[in-house]
Amino acid sequence: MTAQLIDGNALSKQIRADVARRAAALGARGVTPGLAVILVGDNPASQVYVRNKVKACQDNGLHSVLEQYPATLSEADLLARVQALNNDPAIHGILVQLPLPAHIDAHKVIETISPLKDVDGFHVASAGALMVGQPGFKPCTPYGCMKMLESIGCNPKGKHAVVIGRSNIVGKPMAMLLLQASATVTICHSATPDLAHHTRQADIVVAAVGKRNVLTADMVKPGAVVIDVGMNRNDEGKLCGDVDFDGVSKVASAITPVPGGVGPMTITMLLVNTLEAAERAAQA
Ligand SMILES: Nc1nc2c(c(=O)[nH]1)N[C@@H](CN(C=O)c1ccc(C(=O)N[C@@H](CCC(=O)O)C(=O)O)cc1)CN2
Ligand SMILES: [Mg+2]
Repeated sequence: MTAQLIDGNALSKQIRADVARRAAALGARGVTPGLAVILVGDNPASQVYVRNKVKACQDNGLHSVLEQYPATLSEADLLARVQALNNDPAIHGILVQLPLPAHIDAHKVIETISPLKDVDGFHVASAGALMVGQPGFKPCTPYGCMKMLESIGCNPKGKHAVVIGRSNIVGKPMAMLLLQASATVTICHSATPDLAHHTRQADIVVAAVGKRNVLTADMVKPGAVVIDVGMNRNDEGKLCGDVDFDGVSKVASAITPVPGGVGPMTITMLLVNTLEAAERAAQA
């Protein structure tokens, strides 16, 4: 059996076209959705991601502002910039690219972003809203994973979903979204004694650990849907996920590739959240 490929680039293209249509409709009412992206330091990967976010805005009719600061920026100065953007009516979404330099408390920075502009969905208020099913922004990566499931007609209701990883930005919100969609959810992590015991029972597996070959073919139930959130480098320096793609794609019914899977969807859902922030602001 060869699994169906869930193409994040193709799905992104469809969703971004819809974002562009809705942005144009808002524009006709005099509102251009605006995203502020803050990058502190010179992490090369972060530089690529923020550039891609700005370009995605440009390509789809969103206004964006990129603020780049040296790694020596003080926490107080960063907090002041976030506050200024909270008060800027042309900006509907604010994101601070992670990771931040060690001298800056990322929690403090995220908690300073207005929940109304928290398009990354990382604020405690956004996490709480997700937990209790209230309106709020969903973190982009797990939101994108849910869209990928939907794109292949995989409804989590009544299914057993296993999430590997318990980070605040992927594992935990992913589990909440699957639970909200009426899946039975198991969260596994580094202290789970027999990971394969859990993954073998799963109809849906989401791997979000950041370690190669966390999920191999022998750990997957035939026909399961596998979503790979990992981004790692193999021995040849090639980008790969957490899943042994070649092996698992012979067992699973559907699988996301790395690259070209969850990654592009993360940026796409950022556009969706920014557009929604602007739509809400226009209604208010
Ligand atoms: N403030 C935030 N910081 C970080 C987030 C985030 O959502 N908000 N997530 C990651 C980085 N990230 C976005 O910021 C991100 C990572 C990877 C991709 C992506 O498209 N990956 C490509 C491959 C890219 C490559 O070749 O290196 C893919 O998977 O196809 C998009 C966004 C941490 N920080
Ligand atoms: Mg984790």
